[in-house]
Amino acid sequence: MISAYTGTQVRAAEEPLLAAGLGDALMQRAARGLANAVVHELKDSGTRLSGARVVVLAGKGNNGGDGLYAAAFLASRGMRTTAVLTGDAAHPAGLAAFERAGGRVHRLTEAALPGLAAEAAAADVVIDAVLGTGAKGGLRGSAADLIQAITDAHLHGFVVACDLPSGVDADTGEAAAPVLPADLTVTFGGAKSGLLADPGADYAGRVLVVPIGIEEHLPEPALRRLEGPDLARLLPQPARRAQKYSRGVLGVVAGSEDYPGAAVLACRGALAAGVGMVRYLGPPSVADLVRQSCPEVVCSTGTVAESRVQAWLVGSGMGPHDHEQLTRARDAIASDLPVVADAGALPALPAILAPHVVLTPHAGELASLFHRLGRGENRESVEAATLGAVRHAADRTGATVLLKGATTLVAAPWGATYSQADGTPWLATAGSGDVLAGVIGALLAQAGSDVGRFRQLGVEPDGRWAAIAALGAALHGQAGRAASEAVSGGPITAGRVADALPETWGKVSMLSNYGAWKRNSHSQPLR
Ligand SMILES: NC(=O)C1=CN([C@@H]2O[C@H](COP(=O)(O)OP(=O)(O)OC[C@H]3O[C@@H](n4cnc5c(N)ncnc54)[C@H](O)[C@@H]3O)[C@@H](O)[C@H]2O)[C@@H](O)CC1
Ligand SMILES: [K+]
Repeated sequence: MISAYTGTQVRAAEEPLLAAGLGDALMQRAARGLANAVVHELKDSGTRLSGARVVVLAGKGNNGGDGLYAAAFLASRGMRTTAVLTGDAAHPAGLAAFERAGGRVHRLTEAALPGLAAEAAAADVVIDAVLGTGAKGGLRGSAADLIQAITDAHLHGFVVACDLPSGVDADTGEAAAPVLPADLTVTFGGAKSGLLADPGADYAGRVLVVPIGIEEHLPEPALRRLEGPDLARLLPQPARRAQKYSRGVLGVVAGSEDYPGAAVLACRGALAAGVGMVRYLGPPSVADLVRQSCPEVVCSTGTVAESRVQAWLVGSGMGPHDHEQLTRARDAIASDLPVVADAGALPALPAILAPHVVLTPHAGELASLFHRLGRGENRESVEAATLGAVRHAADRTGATVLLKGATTLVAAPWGATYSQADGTPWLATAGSGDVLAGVIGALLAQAGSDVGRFRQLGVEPDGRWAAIAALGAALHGQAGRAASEAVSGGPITAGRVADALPETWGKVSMLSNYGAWKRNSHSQPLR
């Protein structure tokens, strides 16, 4: 699991070490980690280290100090290093070390700006060390002009952000333009939550965490990302004596005369994600299509109350005039069973929900939800502050909220937040969200009642819904990537994503000894 923290949390974890007089040691560790990362990148790109051109953009705070110390290490390895001091001052010890190592120093002035921007654009590496966790707002004045000029130029080399790209909010990932997009962000002590949420993640590039010795002082993370072994441990596995009902039955209320395909794709996603059985409720014409495409699905035109299931999926491919389907959706949400509420169900929600209701809006749908709650938002404002938006939506509705995007965020009301970025941009295709809803519905049906299992994994009962939704987002993303890789990185359809799910599941579960043990002891005959 990747744990991410706010800037405030990381600074608080540094406090005991600063009080013990270890501030300089922390900075040296951070700078060495940054310099090592630059050396790796240069080697990977086939650039000779000796004579490589490095430009560090150094602000006046400790972030600039990290950058100057790192550039001093690089200068001592024979690189041609230039520091551009963007503020009216610079970290004194860092600057002295840089000068001792033979680095050239320029102060940023209006007159020097075009030349310095050109030098940065021509460099093999640009290190962005203008602002770190101590920043208040974005870049201003000539520092902003310089970053804008470099961003607009055709860069010869690559950009490494020191701790975080300057102008990105360490806590929220909100970006105050201009921000220089980094190829790599080397971040210290722990990932910053703003690097794992859009738009910050857009600017961060790859993220490398350098330990600096504060880790034992870090609190509960502000944001988590599930990785392979976590996913494997969370994946439900059938018991030896399982039967289809005990495996979990998912009720699907989706599709309409206008969008019948959404019902098919939701069912295909669910069937491919290990559920014991899918019951479909909806109009006869849609049910016919579901039967033809997925003969495994049991279809009826009945009511929610008549259907025995362990979880519901409602809303995919439903419009505001599908009254019968909307009645079923409301009944499912009013039941005490876990529900994934997607697309057309979102406008029909009661104001107050519970954590076992998982909402799956994209940014536009979340903006509409906020509108109904009396909060003026639009798609752009949600996209500019995804982490704040998803948390606010969860706290305000009481539901678990999954905000779909290049980075998918999941927030439990007043609880944990997850960030998953497992997919590929090819997943932005019609029907992909229906498959995702099917996957999450299937996981809710299989794992929703297994409170003990989540406790063992350190997840509190009310938080398990968010963990399940994050697991679903990760599986869906990885299946999308696998489907694209199967066509040499080419485009995919939603159906292909569903088709890739079982193998993705199998590969993920192989990552866990727990999974292997379960298979050996329960699913295979003893020899
Ligand atoms: N505290 C520590 O011991 C450590 C800190 N580290 C580094 O220190 C950074 C935090 O350092 P600081 O607290 O000095 O903060 P920053 O380096 O982010 O910069 C704060 C300085 O910039 C000014 N400033 C704030 N917002 C500005 C804006 N929008 N435009 C222009 N100037 C602005 C402030 O007046 C202050 O002087 C971390 O990101 C990390 O890189 C690391 O060296 C590890 C150890
Ligand atoms: K920075």
